[in-house]
Amino acid sequence: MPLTAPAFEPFGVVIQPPGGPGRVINAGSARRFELAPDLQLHALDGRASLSLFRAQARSFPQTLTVLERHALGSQSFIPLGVRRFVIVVATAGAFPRAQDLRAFVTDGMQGVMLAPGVWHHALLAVDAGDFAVIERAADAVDCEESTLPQPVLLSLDLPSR
Ligand SMILES: NC(=O)N[C@@H](O)C(=O)O
Ligand code: NI
Repeated sequence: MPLTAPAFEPFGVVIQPPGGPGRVINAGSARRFELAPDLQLHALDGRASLSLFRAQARSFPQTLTVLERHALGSQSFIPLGVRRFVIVVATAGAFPRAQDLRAFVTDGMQGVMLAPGVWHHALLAVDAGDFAVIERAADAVDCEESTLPQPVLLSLDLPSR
C-alpha cells in the first residue's frame, strides 16, 4: 500500500516534506520543517550514527523469511535521489504473525523512521541506489533477527516509472 503518515503511525514516522509554511531561517533563504523531533538513539550509551546503504534493486515477488528489530533505537532510511523502497513492518512487541505484517511502498522521495522495537524486513529497494541510514550505534549490536514460521511472498504491483 502507498506510504502515508497516518497509516504508518503505529510503526514510526514518514520522512517527507510536511504541509504548511515551515519556519523561515537563514535570513529568509530557507524554510525549516521539523520531521522527527526525537530519534531516540542514546539509550544505554548509544550514539547517533549515519551510514550509507548502496542497495541493489530487489526482484519481486520477494520471499520474506526473516524479520528484525532494533529494540534500543530508531532506524531511519532516507533515499539519496529518487529511490523507491518497500518497508515491511509490524508493531513492536511479540514476534508478528504473517497477517500482522504491513508493507508500504514509498513514492521515491519519502523516507521512514522506524520506532525502536518495530519489527521490519531489511531494506527492500525497488530502485537501486543510495540511502542514508540514521540509527543507534553502540559497542553491542542491537539487531534481533527472527524467522517467520512460514515464508511470506511479497508481490508488488507498481506503475512503471
Ligand atoms: N543490517 C543492517 O544494517 N540493516 C538492517 O538493519 C535494515 O533494516 O536494513
Ligand atoms: Ni533494520
